[in-house]
Amino acid sequence: MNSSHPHFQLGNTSALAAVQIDSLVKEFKPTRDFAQKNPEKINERGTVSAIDGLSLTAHRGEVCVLLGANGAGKTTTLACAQGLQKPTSGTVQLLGENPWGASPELRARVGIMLQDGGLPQAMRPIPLLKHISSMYQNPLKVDEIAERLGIHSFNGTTIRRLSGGQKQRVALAAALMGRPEVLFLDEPSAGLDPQSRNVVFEIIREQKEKGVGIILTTHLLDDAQRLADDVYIVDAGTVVRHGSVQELLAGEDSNHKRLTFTLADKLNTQRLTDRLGSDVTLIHLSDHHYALEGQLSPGVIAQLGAELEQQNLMPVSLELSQRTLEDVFLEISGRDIQ
Ligand SMILES: Nc1ncnc2c1ncn2[C@@H]1O[C@H](COP(=O)(O)OP(=O)(O)OP(=O)(O)O)[C@@H](O)[C@H]1O
Repeated sequence: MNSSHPHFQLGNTSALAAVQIDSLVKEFKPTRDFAQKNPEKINERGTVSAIDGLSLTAHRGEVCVLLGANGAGKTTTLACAQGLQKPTSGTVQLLGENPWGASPELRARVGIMLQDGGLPQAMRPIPLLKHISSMYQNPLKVDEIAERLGIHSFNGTTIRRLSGGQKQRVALAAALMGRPEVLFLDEPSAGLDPQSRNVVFEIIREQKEKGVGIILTTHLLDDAQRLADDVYIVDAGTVVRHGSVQELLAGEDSNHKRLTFTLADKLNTQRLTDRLGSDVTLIHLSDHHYALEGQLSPGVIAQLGAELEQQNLMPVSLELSQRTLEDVFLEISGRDIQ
């Protein structure tokens, strides 16, 4: 047994996990205003059900991604795991302890980057980071992390006036300052330009290499595809699918592929469908843009070629691809994640 592997099993596995959540339920008592505006969200007990029996384990040295549409329950799950909200029922363990009413020692081992930044509005970024660093025994060097995240370039501006992406970068630096063992990132790439996004992703990967357990929420499938060791797809407050990106993409049918092609002219779709049979579905995407989905064998590709030859159509483009997480999400929830 390799005891340096984060998954190694001793008696108490939850003490080894960064976060362990079992059958979490979280209901909110709505304000009168909320109830009037969202009558469809109020259940028979007069509450709003945000989390409905959700379980997950986030390991140290791994990136655990909670993927779901707006309102799926990702932020509420994080808030319960961080000890910011008290579960209605179920259990939550953060580094083996109950986070609700956690000791300052436990809090010091955890880094939190909230969705809205949660930063004091009137301060400038670097003085704020210096203030945060003074709370820790062995903090990161403020100048180094500020340099890395390009914070010096907007240090003359108060938090209130920063752009969304700039606030995100300060919030990430703040979350990293105390060299946490667990890092919570709520929508970390929201509002970032592509260059900053790459830097943030690089930092997340480095933290993971150092053995930090990272839990991040996103509704961006590309984030999940690039970062995740483990993905929990969350819908209506519960986990609807769990696995590595590869496992989710393979699904029950690892041969399931998609062939998209664009033609210079209109295709007689009926003739192609008759030729291909029922194992393959032809989808008319737009204008002269089509897709074949299903069990795509070399025989199917040969039949497509033969039919295009018959109809005297030359493809402008032709691309074979695996399913994406977007396809998986669509299959599970019946709707688009965005
Ligand atoms: N304080 C509250 N009072 C009433 N309902 C709430 C409260 N907080 C959250 N909810 C409801 O709980 C559900 C889950 O919300 P949550 O913010 O956890 O979703 P999310 O997946 O993080 O969404 P987003 O991607 O938009 O941040 C939503 O239906 C939301 O309206």
